[in-house]
Amino acid sequence: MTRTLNNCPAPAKLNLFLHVTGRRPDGYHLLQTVFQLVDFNDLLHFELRDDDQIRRSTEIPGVPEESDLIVRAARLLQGALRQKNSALAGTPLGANIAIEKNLPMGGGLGGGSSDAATTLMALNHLWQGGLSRQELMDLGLQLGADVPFFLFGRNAFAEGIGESLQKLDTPGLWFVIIQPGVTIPTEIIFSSSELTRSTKPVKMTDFSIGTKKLFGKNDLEAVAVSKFPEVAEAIKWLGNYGEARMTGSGACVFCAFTEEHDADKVLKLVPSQWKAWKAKAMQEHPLAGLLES
Ligand SMILES: C[C@](O)(CO)[C@H](O)COP(=O)(O)OP(=O)(O)OC[C@H]1O[C@@H](n2ccc(N)nc2=O)[C@H](O)[C@@H]1O
Ligand SMILES: Nc1ncnc2c1ncn2[C@@H]1O[C@H](COP(=O)(O)OP(=O)(O)OP(=O)(O)O)[C@@H](O)[C@H]1O
Repeated sequence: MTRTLNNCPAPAKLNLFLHVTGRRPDGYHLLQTVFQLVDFNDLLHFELRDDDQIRRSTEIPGVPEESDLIVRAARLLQGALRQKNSALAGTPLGANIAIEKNLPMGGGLGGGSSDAATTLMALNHLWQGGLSRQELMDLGLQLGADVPFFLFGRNAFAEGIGESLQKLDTPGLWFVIIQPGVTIPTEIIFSSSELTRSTKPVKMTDFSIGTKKLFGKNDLEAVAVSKFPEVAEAIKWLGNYGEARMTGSGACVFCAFTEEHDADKVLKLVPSQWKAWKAKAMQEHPLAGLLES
């Protein structure tokens, strides 16, 4: 029996566009977005324990163990398996989990959500839980609106609050991503009275590979720009080299390039007060093979 699963990537996502089309009675917003996986990631390491404890062996500054999405994902899966899979009665379902955190927090790159999805995939495998992709996606949605996408494992057109997903092929682009030096809590943007909540819904057939529409507007950007001048400044700077926009609820902004050397050139020019990275579009989650289709 496998006891460890090391070097499990938790990749970032970019929202190539993001429209807010309405609001549910519970306050959550209805969205339409294209999720793009990129090869910029956190790295998680898992080791089985001979008891039922979930232990985090690395600290994430500012994130106490109880609210860490990695620990919460592991506990959620443990509870679901105890309820569903009687074959596991008497088997310890514990793990030590270590993380190398590379993705900026509150960056709109979905880092915490991706960590949670990687945890669900890795522990379902190590604990031999046997949950299907759909079952893990249903569990993941309890942790956050972005989690199901990472479990879906492919680039996608998303609707609902982000959980209704259709596979979408996207171009093999290179991205320059800038962190403008602020952290933006998602709920500040969604709760703003300035937010436009009535963008007309589009159909998935309205856009296809390579069309401009794949890179439409992000409705959350105007709110973020008005509250955080740092975001406006980064969009303005990156906009000198292509179409720059914000991902998710910010703060990171990105620009797409067809050629890697163009991304390299721009990356070298990024002012030193900002952190910046180059990332390549991925078509599939690197752990997709752990789950059946
Ligand atoms: C902005 C996106 O990153 C786009 O991909 C996501 O919609 C946010 O996903 P997330 O970080 O997983 O969000 P959650 O942890 O579920 O929600 C954080 C907060 O954002 C608001 N929220 C989030 C998603 C959504 N569709 N509508 C919302 O209004 C809610 O106030 C919620 O309390
Ligand atoms: N493992 C984790 N990694 C990062 N953040 C975590 C984690 N667990 C809990 N959090 C909390 O979640 C918040 C959002 O973190 P995350 O990195 O997912 O933001 P984000 O990139 O803006 O996400 P999104 O695009 O989904 O809005 C953090 O500020 C932190 O308080």
